[in-house]
Amino acid sequence: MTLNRTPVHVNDAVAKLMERVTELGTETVSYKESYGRVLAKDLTATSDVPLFTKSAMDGFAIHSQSSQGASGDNRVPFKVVEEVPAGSSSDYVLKENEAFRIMTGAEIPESADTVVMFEQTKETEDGFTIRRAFTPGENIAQKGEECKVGDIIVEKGTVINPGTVATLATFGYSEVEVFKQPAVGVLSTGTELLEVEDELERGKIRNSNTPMVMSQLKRMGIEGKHYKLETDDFDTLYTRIKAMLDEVDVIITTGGVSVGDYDLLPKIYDELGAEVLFNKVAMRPGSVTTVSILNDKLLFGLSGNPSACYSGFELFARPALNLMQSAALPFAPLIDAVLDEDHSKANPFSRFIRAELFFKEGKIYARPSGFNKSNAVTSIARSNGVIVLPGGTRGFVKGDAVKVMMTDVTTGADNFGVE
Ligand SMILES: Nc1nc2c(c(=O)[nH]1)N[C@H]1C(S)=C(S)[C@@H](COP(=O)(O)OP(=O)(O)OC[C@H]3O[C@@H](n4cnc5c(N)ncnc54)[C@H](O)[C@@H]3O)O[C@H]1N2
Ligand code: MOO
Ligand SMILES: [Mg+2]
Repeated sequence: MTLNRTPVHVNDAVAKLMERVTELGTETVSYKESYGRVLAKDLTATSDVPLFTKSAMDGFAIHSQSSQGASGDNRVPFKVVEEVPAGSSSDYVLKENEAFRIMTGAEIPESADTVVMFEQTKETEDGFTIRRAFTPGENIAQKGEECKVGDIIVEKGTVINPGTVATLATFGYSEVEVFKQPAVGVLSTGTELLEVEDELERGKIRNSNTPMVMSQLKRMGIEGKHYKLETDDFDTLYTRIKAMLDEVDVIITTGGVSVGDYDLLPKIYDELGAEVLFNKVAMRPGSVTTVSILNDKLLFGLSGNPSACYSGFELFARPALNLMQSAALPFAPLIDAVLDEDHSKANPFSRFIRAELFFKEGKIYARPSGFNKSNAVTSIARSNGVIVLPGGTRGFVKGDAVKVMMTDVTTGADNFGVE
């Protein structure tokens, strides 16, 4: 195995990876299971919304003509002839100065054209009086004012959000066509690793990467497949990964990807005959992040160091998994923020710093969320974004403008955008 690797710019690495993503096709799911999935067809309105002209307030439906001339000194009386609660309607034809008692959401009978709110009336024995004239359409939601049958409401490629689910329900789509989600297997490697439940032993640490990556998948709406820890033994690891290739579309491993004696992933990719897309990225942390491909299946070799592992997932796995689902906006958005703390280190390579974003006086600020090294784990816990410092820059000082990757949001962007 060669120990010399050629670093590629993170943009080029991402581009190279995205080029090789295979989209997975579509399937039909219940609207109840659709949240977070990517819409495979434009969602079109099957009816007007509102479906019928309805009252927007609780009160009385009248014909506006009967209210003409009303004033504080000349209150106009109305007689209530019928009640129209939501869910019903009436074909009764109002005569002059007659009114329906009507509730929010009820269909406006054809002989009425405006609604007087309860608060705008004074009660009488058989009805009410009003003190001003009403114009047609007051307190009424018109049929089709929001959208018309056939309108495209949400476009193909959009991630289904709670509002999309409400829209599916509104139009009676009990099922919806979505893009298939990749089956993703997660495997951590390392003889030094213990399970979460285990007692600590000398020289050993608990495996935090598998649960972290499983949660990063979950944040994207993907239920990953958790594989049990493996020691750094070539045969067991090779056999395990070969078996995983039959079970999942994507394999995410953590650890064993650098140049150490027990870093076996490079040798495994070689033995499998996988094509290595890149194995060194000009970035910190996560420079050893390796992505390979075998029969259109992507193998993400994330670094074992937790912060590097985290960044490797967000930068590479996340957009690729989104694109496999044909998401129109697969990348995490980058926003402008004000750096809230000096960062004196120079940045020969692109630097990704787990950060706390906060909002003050209408501005977004970002500060590193703690100990900032590749092996850090606790700073990830306090982060809700990642500060992106371009390669070839000197230190930054408090108050400088920086870009921040919004890792915690579900809204996407159409490009990677890192300089
Ligand atoms: N001679 C060189 N050595 C190293 C280089 C290099 O370029 N030349 N790169 C360094 C960098 S940068 C990184 S990052 C690490 C990457 O190492 P690996 O991806 O091979 O990961 P491991 O060696 O397996 O582990 C590294 C570190 O992380 C801990 N770890 C591993 N798995 C987990 C886990 N599931 N949960 C928590 N912590 C984990 C492990 O104990 C090690 O401390 O290589 C440098 N070396
Ligand atoms: O890959 Mo290492 O995380 O650059 O420190
Ligand atoms: Mg190693």
